[in-house]
Amino acid sequence: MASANGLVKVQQKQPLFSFGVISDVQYADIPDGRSFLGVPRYYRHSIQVLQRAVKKWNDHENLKFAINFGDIVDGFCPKPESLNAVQKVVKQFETSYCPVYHMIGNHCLYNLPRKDLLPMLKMPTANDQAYYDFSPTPDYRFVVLDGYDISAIGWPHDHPKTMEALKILQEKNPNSEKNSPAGMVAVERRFLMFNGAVGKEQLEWLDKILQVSTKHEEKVVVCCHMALDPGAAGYEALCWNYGEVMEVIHRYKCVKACIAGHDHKGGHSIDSHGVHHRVLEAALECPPGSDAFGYIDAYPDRLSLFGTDRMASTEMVFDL
Ligand SMILES: Nc1ccn([C@@H]2O[C@H](COP(=O)(O)OP(=O)(O)OC[C@H](O)CO)[C@@H](O)[C@H]2O)c(=O)n1
Repeated sequence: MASANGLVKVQQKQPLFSFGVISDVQYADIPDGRSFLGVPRYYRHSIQVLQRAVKKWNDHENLKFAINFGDIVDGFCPKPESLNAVQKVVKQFETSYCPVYHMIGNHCLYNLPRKDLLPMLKMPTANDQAYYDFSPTPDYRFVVLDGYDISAIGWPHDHPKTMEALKILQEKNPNSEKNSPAGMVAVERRFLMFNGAVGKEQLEWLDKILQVSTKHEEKVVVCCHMALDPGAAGYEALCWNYGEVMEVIHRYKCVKACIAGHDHKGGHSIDSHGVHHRVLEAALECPPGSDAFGYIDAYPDRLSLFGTDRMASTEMVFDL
C-alpha cells in the first residue's frame, strides 16, 4: 500500500497477540424463557456456547488470555442454586488453557454478593474492588472497569454505595419500579436499577492509569460490562456516568477501544475522538446449536475481532 510520502507501508500480518471474548452467558438450569421485552433466552444452552468458546480458544493455541464481559449466571437462577451455578460456569472457564479475566455484571450480583463473587472470579484486586488493569505486552494495556461500583445491587443494603445509588435512582427515575424506563427520554433511560456508575475513586485511578499509559506509549482497551457510548448500545444499557468516564478517557489519546456486553444485540460505534465502542452479542440469546463468542487479534494500528456465528466480526482501525 503506497503512502503519501511515496514509501510503501507494510501492513503487519502477525498480530502482537490475540485474546478470546465472550459476554452475557447468563447460565441457569431452568427452561428457556424470554427477556422483559420478549426476546428468547436459552438459559441451559448458554453454557454449551461457553464450552464451544473455550474449545475454539484452546484450538487456536495462541491466545494470550480471554475476557468474560460479565453476567455469568442469570438472575432467574433459583437462589439456593446460585453458588453451584457460578461454580459450574467458573469451572467451565477454567478449562481454558489461557488465563481468563472476568468483570462483574448485574446478573452476577443478583446471585451472589460481591464479597462472595470476587474471590470466585479470582480478580487481581484488593478488598471489594472489582476494577484492575493488566498489560499483556509492552504495547498494550487493558483496563477493566467496575460499572457496579455505585450500585443498588451487590453491596450490603446499608452500605454507603447502596445509599448513593438509591439516591441517584430516586432523583433520576420517576417510576416506582426502578428497573423500568417508562416515560424516560433518550439517554435519561439509563437510570435503571440494573445499571450503575463508576465511583469517584475509580475515576481518579483510571486517570492515573491513562496518564502512565500515555507516558509509556501504550494503547489502551477499556472493558466494562455496561456500554460507554450511546451510539453503540440502547440507552437502557449505558453506564449511569458514561459521560464522566468518557471525559477522563478523552483527556488522553491512548484509549483506542472500549468493549462491553450487557446490551445483548451488540453494537459498534466510533465516537467523536475516534475511540471504537464494541458491544458484544450475548451467549444467552443463541438458539440451540448457534454461538456468540470470538477472538481479537491486536496489531499496532488495529484490533480485528473474529466473531463466531451471531457475534459479528469487526475491524477496529485507529489513529496512532
Ligand atoms: N423494562 C424493564 C426491563 C427489565 N426489567 C427487569 O430488570 C431485570 C434485569 O433485566 P434483564 O433484561 O434481565 O437485564 P440484562 O442485564 O439481561 O439486560 C440488560 C438490558 O438488555 C440492557 O438494555 C429483570 O428482572 C427484568 O425483568 C424491568 O423490570 N423492566
